[in-house]
Amino acid sequence: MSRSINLAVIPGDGIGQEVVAEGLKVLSAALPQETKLETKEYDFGARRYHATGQTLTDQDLAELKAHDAILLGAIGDPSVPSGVLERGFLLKLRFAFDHYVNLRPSKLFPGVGTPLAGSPEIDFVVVREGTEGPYTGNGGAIRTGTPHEVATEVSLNTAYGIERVVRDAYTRAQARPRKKLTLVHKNNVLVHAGSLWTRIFEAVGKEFPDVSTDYLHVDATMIFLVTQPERFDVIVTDNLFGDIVTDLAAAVSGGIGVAASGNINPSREFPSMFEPVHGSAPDIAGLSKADPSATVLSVALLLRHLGYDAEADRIDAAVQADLAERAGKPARSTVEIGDALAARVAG
Ligand SMILES: NC(=O)c1ccc[n+]([C@@H]2O[C@H](COP(=O)([O-])OP(=O)(O)OC[C@H]3O[C@@H](n4cnc5c(N)ncnc54)[C@H](O)[C@@H]3O)[C@@H](O)[C@H]2O)c1
Ligand SMILES: CC(C)[C@H](C(=O)O)[C@@H](O)C(=O)O
Ligand SMILES: [Mg+2]
Repeated sequence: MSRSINLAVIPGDGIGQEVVAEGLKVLSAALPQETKLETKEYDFGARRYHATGQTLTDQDLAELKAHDAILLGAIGDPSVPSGVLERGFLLKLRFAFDHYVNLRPSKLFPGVGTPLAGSPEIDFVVVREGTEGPYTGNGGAIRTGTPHEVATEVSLNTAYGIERVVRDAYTRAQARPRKKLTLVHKNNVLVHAGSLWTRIFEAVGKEFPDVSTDYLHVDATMIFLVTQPERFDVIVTDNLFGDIVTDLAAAVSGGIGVAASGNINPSREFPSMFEPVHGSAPDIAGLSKADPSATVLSVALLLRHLGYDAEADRIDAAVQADLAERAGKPARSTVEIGDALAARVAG
């Protein structure tokens, strides 16, 4: 474990600014005194784009690379055309730093509300592929603006890219008590990519005989996430399916305000980036209504990644206790929740 953390902080747009401030507060409260935390804040997002036209330059990437990890709030703003920051900043960064494991845990803590009937046991992890699929920008449009316009967005799936994320998912499943891995795809229709994913999933599975496996089409996965979420332990899936699955997973397990994620580069050649699953939420930005818990739980993932397991455990426990206390109480502001979490973590 390192005795210092050199952290790049990217609050970004909308509620990103609000939730990252609380995430940093809790991080400082959790770290042992002897650990030196150095942070450098970057102004990526809409303001910088409007001021300079830049989203993420080679120089930015070189600077970010020198950090141990990155904490991101969210990017995206109604004043910027859709896709400019999402592709030009967020996906560019995930691809440049080879964040091929997009890790998104879902856990329904005791006492936390869910739209589902009863009190289902929800405790699973989605391993979303982070560098391929329909996200690579492999497409184009012709006859734009005419009635005969044609647009493509071709999904890229490489054996190399699938095998490494599938192996990561098996390894995570093997380390969990239930040791179960579900492949989610749509191999009845997307037969080319689906066949490649399925064959690699089966071949790599031979190295993990103690992990039980199953397969679900992504549409049926939507059913089971609502009717039988307890059937899931680890899910591995492609980039787009993983994006969709994890918003629903968040909605059934405490809400989007508590869903954390890590964009991991397992080889550690590049810094990994931790961020809430949610976006910049323009509808509540500036109102101090955003729940910072997703960012705080992302800080716990960050600490675990850097080897600070005890500190990460303390943060997880603080969020769990805070959520359990919420029922029937008036809603608190972003800062109030952050303060309460920092106080709990500090002990
Ligand atoms: N990682 C990211 O930076 C990221 C992720 C998703 C979306 N985005 C971008 O964010 C912008 C808005 O996207 P969107 O509206 O589809 O998704 P969103 O996640 O920002 O918001 C969806 C809904 O969830 C609510 N919500 C989100 N986070 C919350 C929180 N912490 N506490 C309470 N409520 C919360 C919002 O108020 C909104 O009603 C878009 O520009 C999109 O591209 C960025
Ligand atoms: C903003 C967008 C590029 C991003 C994604 O699709 O990965 C977001 O929805 C997420 O889930 O992190
Ligand atoms: Mg998403």
